[in-house]
Amino acid sequence: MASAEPDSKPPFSLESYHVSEELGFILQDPLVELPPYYQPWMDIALRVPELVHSHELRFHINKMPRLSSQFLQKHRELRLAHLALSVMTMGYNWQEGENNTVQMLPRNLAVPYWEVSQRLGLPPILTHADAVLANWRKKDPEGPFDMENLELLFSLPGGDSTQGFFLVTLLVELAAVPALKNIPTVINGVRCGDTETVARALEDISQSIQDMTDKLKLMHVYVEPSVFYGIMRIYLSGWKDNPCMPKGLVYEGVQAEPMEYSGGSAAQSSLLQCFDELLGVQHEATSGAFLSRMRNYMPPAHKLLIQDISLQPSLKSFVQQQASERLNQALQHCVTKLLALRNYHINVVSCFITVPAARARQLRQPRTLRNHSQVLEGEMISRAPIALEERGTGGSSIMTFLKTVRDQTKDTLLPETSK
Ligand code: HEM
Repeated sequence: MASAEPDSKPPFSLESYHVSEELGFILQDPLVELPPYYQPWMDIALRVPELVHSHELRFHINKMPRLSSQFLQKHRELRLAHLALSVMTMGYNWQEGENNTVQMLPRNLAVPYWEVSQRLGLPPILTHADAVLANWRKKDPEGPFDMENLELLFSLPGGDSTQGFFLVTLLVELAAVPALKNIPTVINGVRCGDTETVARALEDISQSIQDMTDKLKLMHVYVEPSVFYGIMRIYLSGWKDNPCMPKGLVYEGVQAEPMEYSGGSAAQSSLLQCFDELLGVQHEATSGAFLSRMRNYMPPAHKLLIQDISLQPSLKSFVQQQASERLNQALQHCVTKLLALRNYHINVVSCFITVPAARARQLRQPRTLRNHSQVLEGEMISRAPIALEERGTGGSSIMTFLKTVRDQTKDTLLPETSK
């Protein structure tokens, strides 16, 4: 409920939510090394693409020593350990494709992975918080935060396209930092009825969302759809709502029953969920439930930020009460930019999943004549898991879900412009 009355609460701030001024949700200066005791993990995790390629990863992990997680102390050590263990786990499970997954993660991996996950409040599977937010370093520490000067700490099969996929996503996160920083300005402005400040902050948020869309366009430059679809994507998949692992996965030494976890997806990014709560985008039951579930794959402080934004006075009601043309426009513009981002994202998903999936189906038909590059492309696409053709790595039925979320965003537009 909106109020123009001065508020006695302390101002809303991002301080307690592990959000940095410069990098937003991105982990600042991720560590690149663990204490020497953990070298056996690092030695394998750094070689996952190569060991998967030679079909030796499971062998190496099976004979890895069982290490205690107790010597990991600081947050950034735990994040690096979680990332290394996650990359190993994804490689271990998917090394032989969708038809030869494992039923059990061995205890020397599963037990410390579980412990580290518990301490971080993250699930024991590769998340966006691992693969994107904590998986980067600058080649030249003094250089810019851009594609040329960034590299991953750990990769998965798929070569340059895998690197491109994670780093472009990282740049989308970075482009959102001005938007994130303006969220408290909007909330505090609404609390004290400061129309001009709220309008200005919303204008900055619109610009930042536009910048996110511009960065998302880089996917087409740095990622090859057939490599993403045919080679890399399976390594992001999870063991929940996945027909090729209907029971989930046993984490040996943790619990006898299998556990189910969704795979890594930028649906686990906290950004759009923060914007939705701020702008009052309300999700339909099924897609809303999926998005809420994704919050359990975010660092707890980021999940809490989304919840706390949702508890603030309604921005939309405030705008409607103020009857300020500039404020009205600013909110409309913001929602329009978010809608455009979601529309563009649907195009990306179509290009990187729907089109290659249709091609894969076509390739299963009796042979048609193809030239050399079509044969190579076809070979890659044909390797893609059939179980994931209609599903996202997070397990959703992709297009229905994404279009519903997009349409709910459109419904947030104030009446005049939605016509
Ligand atoms: C090649 C690039 C990408 C592909 C193929 C892709 C694919 C998908 C898919 C299939 C989903 C459905 C949920 C699931 O089951 O995983 C999804 C959701 C989502 N993705 Fe992406 N994605 C890409 C890049 C990105 C990037 C860079 C971002 C920005 C951080 C992003 C943000 C989201 C969000 C926020 C959702 C949840 C739906 C929403 O709020 O609109 N995606 N994505």
